[in-house]
Amino acid sequence: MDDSTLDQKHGTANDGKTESITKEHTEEEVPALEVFPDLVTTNKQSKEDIQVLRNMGIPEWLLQPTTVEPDQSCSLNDVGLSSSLIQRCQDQGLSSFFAVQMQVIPAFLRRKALYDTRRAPGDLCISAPTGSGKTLAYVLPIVDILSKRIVTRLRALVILPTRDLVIQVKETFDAFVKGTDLKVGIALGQHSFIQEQISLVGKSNEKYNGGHSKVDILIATPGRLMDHLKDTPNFTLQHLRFLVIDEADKLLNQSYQDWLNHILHASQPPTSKNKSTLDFKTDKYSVVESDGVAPSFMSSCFDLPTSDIDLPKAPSVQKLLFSATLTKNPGKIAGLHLTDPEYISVQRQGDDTNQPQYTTPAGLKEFMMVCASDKKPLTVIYLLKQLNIKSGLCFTKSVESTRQLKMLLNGYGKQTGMKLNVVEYSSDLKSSQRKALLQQFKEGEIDLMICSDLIGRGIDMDCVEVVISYDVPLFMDKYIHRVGRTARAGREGKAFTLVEKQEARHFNGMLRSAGHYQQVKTFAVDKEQMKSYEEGYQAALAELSHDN
Ligand SMILES: Nc1ncnc2c1ncn2[C@@H]1O[C@H](COP(=O)(O)OP(=O)(O)OP(=O)(O)O)[C@@H](O)[C@H]1O
Repeated sequence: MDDSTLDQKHGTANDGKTESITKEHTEEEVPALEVFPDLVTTNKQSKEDIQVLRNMGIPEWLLQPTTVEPDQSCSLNDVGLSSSLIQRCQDQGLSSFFAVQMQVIPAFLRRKALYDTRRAPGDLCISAPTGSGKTLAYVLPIVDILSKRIVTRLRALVILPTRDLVIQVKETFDAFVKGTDLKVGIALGQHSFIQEQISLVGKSNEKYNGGHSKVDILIATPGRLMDHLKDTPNFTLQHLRFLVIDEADKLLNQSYQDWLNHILHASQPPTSKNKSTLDFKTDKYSVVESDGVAPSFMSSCFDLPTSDIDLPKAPSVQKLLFSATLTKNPGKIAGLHLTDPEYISVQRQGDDTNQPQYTTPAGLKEFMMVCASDKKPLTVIYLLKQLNIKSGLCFTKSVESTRQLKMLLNGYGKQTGMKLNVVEYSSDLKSSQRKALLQQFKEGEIDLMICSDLIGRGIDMDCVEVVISYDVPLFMDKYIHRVGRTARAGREGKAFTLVEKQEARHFNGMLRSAGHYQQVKTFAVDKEQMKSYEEGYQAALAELSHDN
């Protein structure tokens, strides 16, 4: 992509908003926002802001994060991982750890919780920019700690909001468990329920108090996990040591079947004693065999002489929350029942009062383009041609909007002889089709993938050079996650938001309230160039209306 075109012709990289926009929206005109920017913040705030947040009931530990600068890094040897895992990291091409990993991995290992069930491990909430490496910040310590286990039990559970993310995180775990005995499973409804049950607990009809597990680490969507908790015999969370909630703010907004309470409940010993009628199993010499009941569940399963056995008192599950836009909603945080939590935030430091609330990747350049509704497809054509986009993601608000744009762009390609591979990525596609599309996109075969917010979060593709928000995102967290599909892992990238005139006020107000207004430059269009694409566009439009 030709950067010089962007910077010279449009002169937008460093010179602030263009006149037409700033003039339109003075401070007085900024409308009230529909978002709660105070509750979804990642950066340092003024003393007054902090007092307001405190008054709103936000806990002190959330107001006082351990902060780390995004551009910090450290050597692979500096975080306390075992030498075999460091070797694995090197084999995977890592040469250093990013800021979030540098801070989180030692904190995680310090709270090593595999065998110490008498001390509350302490929970961690982590906020770090998109593409900053949050996944490895939990994958590596979990693999390191669990690789010392002897018996397979379900000890780590990772919850993610979409199937695509479950598959992506599974691939990351698979790459790092190589060389260990650890087994990684998924529950996402990709296969039949019975197949999934067999893969998680096997086929045994016998009921064990301690349950049974064929996997050490399970990555799941909340819905499918609930199904297993309800209907899979021997599926238990009693051995759980790590509960990771990735994309935490998104998940905590989903109350599907009250999934969070069910998980928390299933991982804690019941308070009312529900003694088992099962006897202990004995071997052929009549020696008692344990069926693997977790220590903290012992007294709720069996009548034990408690004076002889020192049972653990502290909760043993360590909760780990990750997001680029971590919620500070006191109600949501309270619902997690966190123990001795620590908040780690990767954020840029600076003058308190003028600090943006969101830290975006350093290599990301953000632009907005004001255009009329009927000129939006033409504007996308303009960007494709002017910037020679070879690997772009374009977010729309609806399936209809996606279809229409795809047909128009393909029609334009046909009319003008421009080679253009535009595809649609939506939840209507089968999972195998979506996987194939993502693969093609990663291999550089697709110029523009038009999609819904299904892949607006978490999806990691290093090839994305440009993100276009065809329809304006209404909420700041959605904006941050969309633009964060590019400029990942220290790369460069550009994000364009197409804004209709009547939407500009809301969009600017949203950016301003989030302290992000200065980062988004106005991208002025070269009108002559735009005109030159008009003929082909009109022909594509005519053909489309003729076909319909
Ligand atoms: N230490 C490292 N060295 C090089 N690349 C890394 C390192 N850590 C992570 N990466 C790469 O950075 C990319 C982004 O990582 P990841 O997907 O974990 O980001 P994230 O912080 O979870 O982003 P999002 O908030 O968008 O989900 C991945 O391709 C990952 O392989």
